[in-house]
Amino acid sequence: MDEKDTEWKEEQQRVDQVVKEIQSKITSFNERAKGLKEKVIDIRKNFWDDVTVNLDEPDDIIETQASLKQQAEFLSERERSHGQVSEQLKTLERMEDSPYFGRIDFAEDGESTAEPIYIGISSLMDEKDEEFLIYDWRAPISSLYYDYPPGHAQYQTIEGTIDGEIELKRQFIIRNSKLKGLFDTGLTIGDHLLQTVLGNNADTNMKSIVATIQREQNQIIRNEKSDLLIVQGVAGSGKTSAALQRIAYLLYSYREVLSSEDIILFSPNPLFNSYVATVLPELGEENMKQTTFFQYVDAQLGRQFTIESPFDQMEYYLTGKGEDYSTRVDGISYKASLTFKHQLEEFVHKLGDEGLRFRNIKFRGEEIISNQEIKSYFYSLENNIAIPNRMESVAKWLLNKISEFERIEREKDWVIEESELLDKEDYLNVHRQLQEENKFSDDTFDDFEREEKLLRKLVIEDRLKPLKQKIKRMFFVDIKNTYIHLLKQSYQTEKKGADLPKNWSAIAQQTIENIKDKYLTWEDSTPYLYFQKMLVGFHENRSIRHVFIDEAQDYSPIQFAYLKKLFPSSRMTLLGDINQAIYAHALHQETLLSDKMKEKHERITLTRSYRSTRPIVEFTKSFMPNGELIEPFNREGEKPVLIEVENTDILNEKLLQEIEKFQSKGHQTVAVICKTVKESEMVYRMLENKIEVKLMSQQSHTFQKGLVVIPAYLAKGIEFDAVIIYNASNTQYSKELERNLFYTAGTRAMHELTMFSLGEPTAFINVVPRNKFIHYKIHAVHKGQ
Ligand SMILES: Nc1ncnc2c1ncn2[C@@H]1O[C@H](COP(=O)(O)OP(=O)(O)OP(=O)(O)O)[C@@H](O)[C@H]1O
Repeated sequence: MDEKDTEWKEEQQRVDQVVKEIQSKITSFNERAKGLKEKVIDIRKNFWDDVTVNLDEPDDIIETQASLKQQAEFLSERERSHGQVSEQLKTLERMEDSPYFGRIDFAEDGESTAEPIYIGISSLMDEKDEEFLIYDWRAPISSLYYDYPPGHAQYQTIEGTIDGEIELKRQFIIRNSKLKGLFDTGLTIGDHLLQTVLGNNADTNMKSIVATIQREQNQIIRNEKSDLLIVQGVAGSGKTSAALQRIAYLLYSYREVLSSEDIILFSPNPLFNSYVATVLPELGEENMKQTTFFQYVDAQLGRQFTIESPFDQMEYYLTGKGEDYSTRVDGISYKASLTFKHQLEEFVHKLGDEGLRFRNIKFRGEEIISNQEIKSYFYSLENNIAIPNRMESVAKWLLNKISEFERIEREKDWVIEESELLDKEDYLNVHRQLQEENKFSDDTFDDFEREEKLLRKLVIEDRLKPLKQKIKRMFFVDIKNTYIHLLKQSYQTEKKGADLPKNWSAIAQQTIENIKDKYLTWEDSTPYLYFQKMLVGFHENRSIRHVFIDEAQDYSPIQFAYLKKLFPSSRMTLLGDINQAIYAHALHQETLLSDKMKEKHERITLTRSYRSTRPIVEFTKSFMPNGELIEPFNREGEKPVLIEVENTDILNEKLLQEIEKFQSKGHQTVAVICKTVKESEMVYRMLENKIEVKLMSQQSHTFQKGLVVIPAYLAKGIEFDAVIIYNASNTQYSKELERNLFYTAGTRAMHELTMFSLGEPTAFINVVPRNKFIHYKIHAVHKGQ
């Protein structure tokens, strides 16, 4: 038996021993879970038996409440414990399958022997709870595994830096409790394991990368000091993966003070939400909050306006035509800018003295407080008080006026008429109330009067409730007309040579028309929201401690400024890729990832691409500016293929053959990526009767294995075994942003990339060296070709 065999045998023996320990823990946890479950059922069943209920005297009521509260707390404490034990059980079951993935033998300075440290998804103690059989990958000592090759190394603990020597660094593949692979690694970690992991089929859910985190990714994951961390990473460099592992790391390191509820991830689309949903649960953590910026904006403004989605804006940008088109495109760019934000701020400043519009307050169709009255009150307040604070005072003043109004209105006839429409429940309440009071009265006439009084009070309170709520939500400020006023006024400013685009009056008029139609374009939504919040207050969210923004290149400066206002005390991690900026506002604006970002930040750059094979990366990087900085991970595969065809019939015929070829090769996720929804729908209709296929739209929330047709901008962040770009012709991809769109589409491919071109291929491909792809021209297709 050679040395390798002995090592293998010894490691398998250790795996067996650890798995045995895990199994015994699973048994005892199962018993605990069972015990807790029985206890929970028992408490629920006999909830009232253990509560002392006595409502005779006020003291008894208080005692009853206390007893109830105690019992409820007891129950929820048991439920919580049961939940925790069930979670731990799930982790243990995962560990039974694959207990760990790494080992380092580390000799601390001053120690003569090295201690083997085994690293897995969670820590495991031995039977006596004395020794670590496995260290959690997030434990301070585990950072050695990711950061250093064998040799001198150090890691940080709360007590300080620990120095020492890594004598061995080993990686394992363990499945079904059996050792399947064992590699001792030198300078670079993970090549063997990475090859294996990356060579697998793409999944419809993202996987965790804990076993093969690379050093530069680890810097993102374990970053402790930055309030604003910016990650510029090329396509497939593991930005999203690093973000999710970072969340898992934070939840582990700050588990006493941080929960998944305190973290929010802004993701590019709903499909992406489901794509990443399993990563944290797989690591034994709960998912963070997740939303898209559009969902957020729509929740804020959706009741007053129809909000255009960013995808519809993109579709417009890619397909729109005519005179209005260039006006709008200029508007998109300007409205994304900080210049526009300053313009809005300046205007709001002026509104402190004059110009605000208010709404009449109406009740049952009649005006009860006029907008002029509100305006006069607002401007009678000290103008050095911030506008939102003055609005608060106006709201209080209005509520007082409503109370006065309520007292008078109560006596009117309609009130008693409406009381007849009250629910039975309301009547019962009135009677109960009367009975309570009746203890002190035996005058029945008086009772009748008092009943009427109570009924009147009830009716008027009920009818005024929505109005009062609206006042509290400051609906009395006419934001819409104030905004329109701003836009109108700005034409005059234009004459004074303000910092506005040349065709501003056309842009502003287009905007006014939309707003009057209760429609907000995507580029107008955030500025409008920002403007609204400057008037009524931002209601900052201080409970969120960490904000993650994925695909950050797609956020405009004004959108980011808004998010900063919203989460003023949160730490932020922005991840994105300048080369994948595909929104029209990115044309003339700095993206969030720009070097010129003024705010204090730390920047980490990822240049290595892991998703695609080397030939695919070599191809896609060739047509990007600064593409030479993109390094492929060394995984071999077929060269990308460009198939130039003369007409749609040939294209469609050949497309089907290509799909079938990929499927017969065992590729489980194959995507036909189109430029727009329009094109996707057309391709889908052509395919649907011939092969099983799904169309992905902005409404899609999950995707399954198989064949999908998808517009490029919805495929962001996602990957497929094989990608077919439906029409990579020069008519489709020629503008600057279309380069990024084309790059985004191509970089979704893990193993194979085919591009069709109807006529002349995009000029972007012209610059790619001929040896980096295979080029066919097809004039006719014969079945079976
Ligand atoms: N260290 C790693 N070990 C194993 N797989 C990795 C590693 N880093 C990245 N990957 C894999 O590479 C692929 C791309 O990762 P990810 O989606 O996180 O990249 P990204 O930078 O967000 O990409 P994009 O910007 O193109 O959407 C995924 O399949 C991911 O699992």
